[in-house]
Amino acid sequence: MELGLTIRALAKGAGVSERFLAQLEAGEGNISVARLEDVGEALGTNGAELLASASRPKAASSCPPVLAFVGLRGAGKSSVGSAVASILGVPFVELDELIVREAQMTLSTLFEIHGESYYRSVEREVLRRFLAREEPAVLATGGSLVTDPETWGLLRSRAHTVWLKATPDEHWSRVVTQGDARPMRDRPRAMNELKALLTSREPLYRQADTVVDTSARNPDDVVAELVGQLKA
Ligand SMILES: Nc1ncnc2c1ncn2[C@@H]1O[C@H](COP(=O)(O)OP(=O)(O)O)[C@@H](O)[C@H]1O
Ligand SMILES: O=C(O)C1=C[C@@H](OP(=O)(O)O)[C@@H](O)[C@H](O)C1
Ligand SMILES: [Mg+2]
Repeated sequence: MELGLTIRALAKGAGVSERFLAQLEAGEGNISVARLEDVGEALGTNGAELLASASRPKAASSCPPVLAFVGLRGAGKSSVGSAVASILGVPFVELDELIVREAQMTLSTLFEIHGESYYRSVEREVLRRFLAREEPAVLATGGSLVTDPETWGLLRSRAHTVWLKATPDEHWSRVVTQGDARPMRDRPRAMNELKALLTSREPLYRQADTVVDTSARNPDDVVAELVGQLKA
């Protein structure tokens, strides 16, 4: 129920004290049937409906079981994602690994033989199946998922999406530190390409439910901030 009422306004409307409401909210107080009716009325409902909604599990759509990380290579989708999953006690899944399993070939072979459009169709189908299970998990997606409107729409409608944001320099240095030599092949052009990629994808990444700026931060801080936000 989202009426935007403050505790003070609700207390006034229901004729009870703010302290009493705070105790109730914390599960510490006991409420009489008459008082329940008063609080229900102040909330624009009634006592019976208030009781029913308190014991009803949250609608699946208001609390998606899958937390999905998006962002450019080096954002921290794999490292932050797996740490968050272990703290939350849910499985951690790499979407690219599901794609490799489904296609029965490595990603580079898949791109080489079948091209990007085939990758996109396998990605969409595997994601659809994964989300249909409706089981709690943390998912690290491929950096380019957001470029497919249907797949990105599907993910946003069924998961809580998190963009791990960083500067081009940080993406670059993190990937190089990881020992991925690819960006080094043609240095000046590669850096420009990375900047252009981030600029073109930023409006899409920005559509995520949560945006976490990872710039100049320690990955542990990012993990702690996210877990704190999710538990709040
Ligand atoms: N603030 C930060 N947030 C996330 N990762 C960071 C941060 N600072 C440094 N890193 C490092 O950057 C790398 C991110 O790589 P990874 O998790 O594989 O990214 P992705 O899966 O998005 O490509 C890791 O080695 C991580 O330790
Ligand atoms: O950014 C990209 O264009 C891609 C990033 C890769 O994922 P990571 O971001 O997990 O490396 C992978 O999905 C694919 O090779 C395309
Ligand atoms: Mg990764």
